[in-house]
Amino acid sequence: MSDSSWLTVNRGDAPLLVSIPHTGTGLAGLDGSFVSPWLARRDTDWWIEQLYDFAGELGATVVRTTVSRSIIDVNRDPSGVSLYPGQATTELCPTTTFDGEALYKEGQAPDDNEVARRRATYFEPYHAALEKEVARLRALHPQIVLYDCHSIRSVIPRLFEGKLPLFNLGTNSGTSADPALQDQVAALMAATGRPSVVNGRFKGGWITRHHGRPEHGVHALQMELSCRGYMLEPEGKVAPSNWPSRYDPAFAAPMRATLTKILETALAWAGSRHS
Ligand SMILES: N=CN[C@@H](CCC(=O)O)C(=O)O
Repeated sequence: MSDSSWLTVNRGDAPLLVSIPHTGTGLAGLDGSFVSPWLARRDTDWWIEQLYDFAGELGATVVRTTVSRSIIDVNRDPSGVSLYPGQATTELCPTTTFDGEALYKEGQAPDDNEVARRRATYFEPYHAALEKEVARLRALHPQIVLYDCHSIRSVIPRLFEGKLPLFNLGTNSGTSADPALQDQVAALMAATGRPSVVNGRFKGGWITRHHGRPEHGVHALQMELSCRGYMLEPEGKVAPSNWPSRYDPAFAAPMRATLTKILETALAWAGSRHS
């Protein structure tokens, strides 16, 4: 394991690289600039590292940052171009929450120099770590899967209508992974009998789009889970008194079982490919 305190890389030798970009709650000493530390952490992908803590046992390599997405979002285009031009989303260094509230106190939002500093300090090392692990695993295997893990509250009217399906697979509209792999994962989601979609509202962010290169043996999948599938998500508005709700392993078990099958299937798919 290599550790630069905020960036962890747990190495395995199987053809599977797991990225966990949004579970960090670290505010890099900037707590006082935000409207509140709770608001700055509210859109964290809560408990995702616990939900996938079996990945290492499968031989996967796991890359994770402990820095909050509110400091810098490693799943955004570093040039600042929106993932979804014309639609609501959050930026590289977000100035709003998913719901559109201001994240920073007046006059405290990062300027261009500060965005460039955060990019050099956190964004670039995260992607350099992914690139290094992609190259290491590709030297061992002709085809590998990069699986980018996410979750989000089930209802966010600014981003999508109604309740989000439980499983949202993104392959950048079919371009970041082999269609056969996409179909196998989609079949496992559908077999749960719970709502699922492929390339719906969440088609894959920068990690999927930038590192997914099926023609070079790198197949990227983004899995966006609705929080209600694995944690006790409040029905109404979330508040400091009810969010984040605690991680209950028994409640999360059915979703975790499906995710285990999905990662095992991705591994079997990659392992069966010889060129
Ligand atoms: N929980 C996080 N969701 C991702 C989704 C990226 C996308 O497909 O739009 C994010 O905001 O980075």
